[in-house]
Amino acid sequence: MKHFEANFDGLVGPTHNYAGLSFGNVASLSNAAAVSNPRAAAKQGLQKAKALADMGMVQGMLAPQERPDLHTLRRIGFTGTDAEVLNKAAKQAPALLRACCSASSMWTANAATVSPSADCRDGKLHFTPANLVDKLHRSIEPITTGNILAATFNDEKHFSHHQHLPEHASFGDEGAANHTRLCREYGETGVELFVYGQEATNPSAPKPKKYPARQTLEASQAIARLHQLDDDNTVYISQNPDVIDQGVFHNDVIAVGNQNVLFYHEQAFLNTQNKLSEIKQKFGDSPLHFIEVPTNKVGIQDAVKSYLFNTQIITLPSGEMAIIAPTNCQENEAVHAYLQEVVTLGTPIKQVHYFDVKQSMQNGGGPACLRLRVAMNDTEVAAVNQHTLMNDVLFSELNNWVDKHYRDRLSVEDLADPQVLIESRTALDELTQLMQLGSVYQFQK
Ligand SMILES: NCCC[C@H](NC(=O)CCC(=O)O)C(=O)O
Repeated sequence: MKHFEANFDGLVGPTHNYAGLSFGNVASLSNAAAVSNPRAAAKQGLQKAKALADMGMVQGMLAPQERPDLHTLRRIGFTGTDAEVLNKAAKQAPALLRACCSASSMWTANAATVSPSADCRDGKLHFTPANLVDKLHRSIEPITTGNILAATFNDEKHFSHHQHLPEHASFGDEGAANHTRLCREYGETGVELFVYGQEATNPSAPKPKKYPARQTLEASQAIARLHQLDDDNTVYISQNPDVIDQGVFHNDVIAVGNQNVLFYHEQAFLNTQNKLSEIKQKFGDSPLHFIEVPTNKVGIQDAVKSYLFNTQIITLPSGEMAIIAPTNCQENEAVHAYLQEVVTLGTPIKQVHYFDVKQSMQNGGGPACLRLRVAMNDTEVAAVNQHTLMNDVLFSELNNWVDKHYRDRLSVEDLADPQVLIESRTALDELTQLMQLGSVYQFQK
């Protein structure tokens, strides 16, 4: 049996815009009200996904969500025709309308936490959609995310889909962005690392002062229980609250792991040495590479601006590892110098590839935010909805679809235009046919 780590990238939705919705996410706030280019955003994402497929990786796509979210607008009391609902919301509660129009589901690292079958007691691959309760615009994602995951990984024999955690701050859960898995071969049992920003039931535990900690320890523990993980293969790590206060709103802004490599900033965690020892002990005897980046080489501000750690570390079919980085890393002197050095350190990382994902970066989402990792064996890959897997045909179909339906200019004011709603629904309806997803959206039910 062969084993892979597949990446499922989020297709950028037709309403991609800059609304400044994410307090604590420096890029989102600083680009608030900028004009976006949904067509370019979607194409940048498709280019990256296709490039990885061309490198021999298993690559899939996850459909975006229905936005504007008329269902939520009606739920909070706006009535009338669709056009009237949009119009009233724009006048009476513009901030709520913006929240209901975000294309934030594109960052599929926040779609769910995924545990591969080798780690789970029942031998199934487990998915729990993230509840994303810390941000209104993201808290409306999990039900549709669950529908899309179930339509993509649509075989109960292999895939176990859980409901998202209870919608309360005690269970704040942001999905795979705060979760990493270390392993030898992808098919062997690994060590799952859960990184959290606060403990809901222990108010005296460290937590940030300025910005929110979006993930709780209690949420991470609940996921580990649901996924039937073994304590011997699970490590909980507290994020350093000081870096959350400097804009590290998810752990994947400061650390990333792949197989036997953990790449992280020296200030990423609390009790770093103890936690590294625990990882080593649980990982067992084979070689493990901890690549710690010191502050004197890359400061926190440079890491947050360039997204050095929001890179994907992938294992190529040759066995070598490559870093998939945003071009922003090339443009930052210290970070670029570090990436030139990292391939010489004698670790499995031998290559760096740069991709322009600026439309996403301006909202605080790098290459790693745009993908959900799913380690699978070949039987499981065969059980996936094959129309979601990237190849020449899907790439060209999706590019044509984007050209046909997406605008190349969208301002926050445009979101109230009923025409945007019509365009978005027409596009998504066609997409569900193209990817054979069935009826995953409210407007299709
Ligand atoms: N993993 C990256 C997630 C980025 C995402 N940004 C946003 O939602 C910004 C949307 C806006 O401001 O329009 C977030 O902060 O959760």
